[in-house]
Amino acid sequence: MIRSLKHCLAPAKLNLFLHVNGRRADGYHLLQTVFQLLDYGDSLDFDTRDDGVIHRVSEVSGVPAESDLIVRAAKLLQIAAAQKHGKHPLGADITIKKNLPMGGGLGGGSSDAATTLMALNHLWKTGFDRAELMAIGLRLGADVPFFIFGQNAFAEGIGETLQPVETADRWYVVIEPGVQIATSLIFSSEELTRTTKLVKMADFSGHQDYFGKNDLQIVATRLFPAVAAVIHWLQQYGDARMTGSGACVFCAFEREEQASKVLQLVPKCWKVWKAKGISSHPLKDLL
Ligand SMILES: C[C@@](CO)(OP(=O)(O)O)[C@H](O)COP(=O)(O)OP(=O)(O)OC[C@H]1O[C@@H](n2ccc(N)nc2=O)[C@H](O)[C@@H]1O
Ligand SMILES: Nc1ncnc2c1ncn2[C@@H]1O[C@H](COP(=O)(O)OP(=O)(O)O)[C@@H](O)[C@H]1O
Repeated sequence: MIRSLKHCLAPAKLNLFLHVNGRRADGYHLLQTVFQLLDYGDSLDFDTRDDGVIHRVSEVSGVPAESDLIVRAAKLLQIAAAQKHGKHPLGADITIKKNLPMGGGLGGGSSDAATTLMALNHLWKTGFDRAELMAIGLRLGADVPFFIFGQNAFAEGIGETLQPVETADRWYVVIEPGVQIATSLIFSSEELTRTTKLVKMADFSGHQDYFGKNDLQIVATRLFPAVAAVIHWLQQYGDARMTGSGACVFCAFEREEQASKVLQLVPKCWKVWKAKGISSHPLKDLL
């Protein structure tokens, strides 16, 4: 029996565009977005335990273990497995190397949760299929189902209605402005435009490099001048925009050398990295 899975990537995502089309009665917003997976992210190790305990081995600054999405994902899977099969005794030691900034709009916490659900479903042999695991993931956050879906996607609803989409091969420069943005702060703003007209997936596929906008960007840049400064700087080199509810800002390049050149020019006050877009999640075939 396999007891461990090591060096599992929890990839970052970018929102290549993000339109807010309305608001549901429960306050959640109706969106249209394209999610792009990157070859850069957090790294997680899983070792199963026989005593049912879920133990986060590493410290994550500012996130107590019981509220960590990794621990919450593992516990939710235990409960779902107990409902499906009767009592489920397995637990896990989970080690995480956090590379993604929190409140960065890169989906770090959601991706950690998705990787946890996929890895432990495999190790514990709990036997949930992709759709079942996505439904469990949605209880943890609107972005989690996308990572379990495992491929670049055109998303609607609150982000959980997904269709696979082909995206162009691109290298991305991602700059971290050094501020942490709470998603709920941006969505609750009075200034947020919630009336962008619906688009079709084919509209994106035709002109993807310059398609659409991020409706959350105006709100985030007003509240966080550091984000505005990064966008202003990176726009010298292309159509720089914010991902998700911020704070990170990205720009796409056709060739790696172009991205590397820009990387070297970025002012030292900002953390920056480059990543390649990937077409599928490295753990996709576990399901
Ligand atoms: C904006 C997006 C775009 O991909 O990503 P991030 O920038 O957070 O990574 C997502 O929609 C975020 O997904 P996620 O980060 O999982 O959000 P959740 O934890 O479910 O929700 C956080 C809060 O954001 C608001 N929220 C989230 C999603 C949505 N469609 N409408 C909302 O109004 C709600 O106020 C909710 O309480
Ligand atoms: N494993 C985790 N990694 C990151 N953040 C987590 C994790 N578990 C819980 N959180 C909480 O989720 C919040 C959002 O983090 P994250 O998903 O990285 O940002 P974003 O939604 O902007 O992409 C953090 O500020 C933190 O309080």
